[in-house]
Amino acid sequence: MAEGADHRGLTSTATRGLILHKTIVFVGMMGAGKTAVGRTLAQQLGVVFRDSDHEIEEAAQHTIAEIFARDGEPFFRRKETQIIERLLDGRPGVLSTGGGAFLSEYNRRMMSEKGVSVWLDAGLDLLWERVRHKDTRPLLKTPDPKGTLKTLYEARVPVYRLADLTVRSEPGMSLDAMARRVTQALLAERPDVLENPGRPLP
Ligand SMILES: Nc1ncnc2c1ncn2[C@@H]1O[C@H](COP(=O)(O)OP(=O)(O)O)[C@@H](O)[C@H]1O
Ligand SMILES: O=C(O)C1=C[C@@H](OP(=O)(O)O)[C@@H](O)[C@H](O)C1
Ligand SMILES: [Mg+2]
Repeated sequence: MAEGADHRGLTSTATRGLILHKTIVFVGMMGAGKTAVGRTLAQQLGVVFRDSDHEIEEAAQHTIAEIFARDGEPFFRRKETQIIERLLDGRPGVLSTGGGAFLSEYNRRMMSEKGVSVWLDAGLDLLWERVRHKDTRPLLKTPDPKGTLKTLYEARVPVYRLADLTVRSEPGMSLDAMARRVTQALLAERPDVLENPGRPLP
């Protein structure tokens, strides 16, 4: 039997016996924990983890900040769409996207058709605490980064609400606990995406 295949020939069998049928795609604001929670969830489920920002940096051999400065945001967005499209064609796993990826209607459709979009919903104060000491996010290189984050937050939240699933991130919740919360939400609401073979589909 092929690695990762179960007795029904499905791929990406989880280490704890859960079966992932579609890629879990994290969306949401910068600092929400998409990269960190995504990596943790992939480890828990025993599936491949990918981060679109990381893949863009690898392909370009430049950091996100350098790509923004050198080639501009529209170039970055085109690369982002290409990378997400490619990654969604691979075997089911966990894909963390950058905070702006879900704003594109084309990306949103692709994510929901080929995967399941999960909004990591964190409040503005928590987001600011997490991003304020890092200078890796070019969109926050403004004279008033906290105000910029708030403006982005208010403009983007209505779009993030379009995600297939919302999981709330509370201050003080560990990465493990967050990842388990995502698993529970998927099992409860999207058994077509994450199946517990111990419990047959309704
Ligand atoms: N639940 C959490 N508990 C502790 N630290 C977290 C949690 N979620 C995110 N972080 C930390 O916050 C920072 C931003 O998280 P990151 O995963 O990079 O967010 P995003 O990819 O959504 O921008 C990182 O330093 C990360 O380790
Ligand atoms: O919100 C955004 O538009 C962006 C978020 C970043 O990713 P994270 O959300 O992982 O920080 C990165 O893609 C880029 O700096 C643009
Ligand atoms: Mg990230």
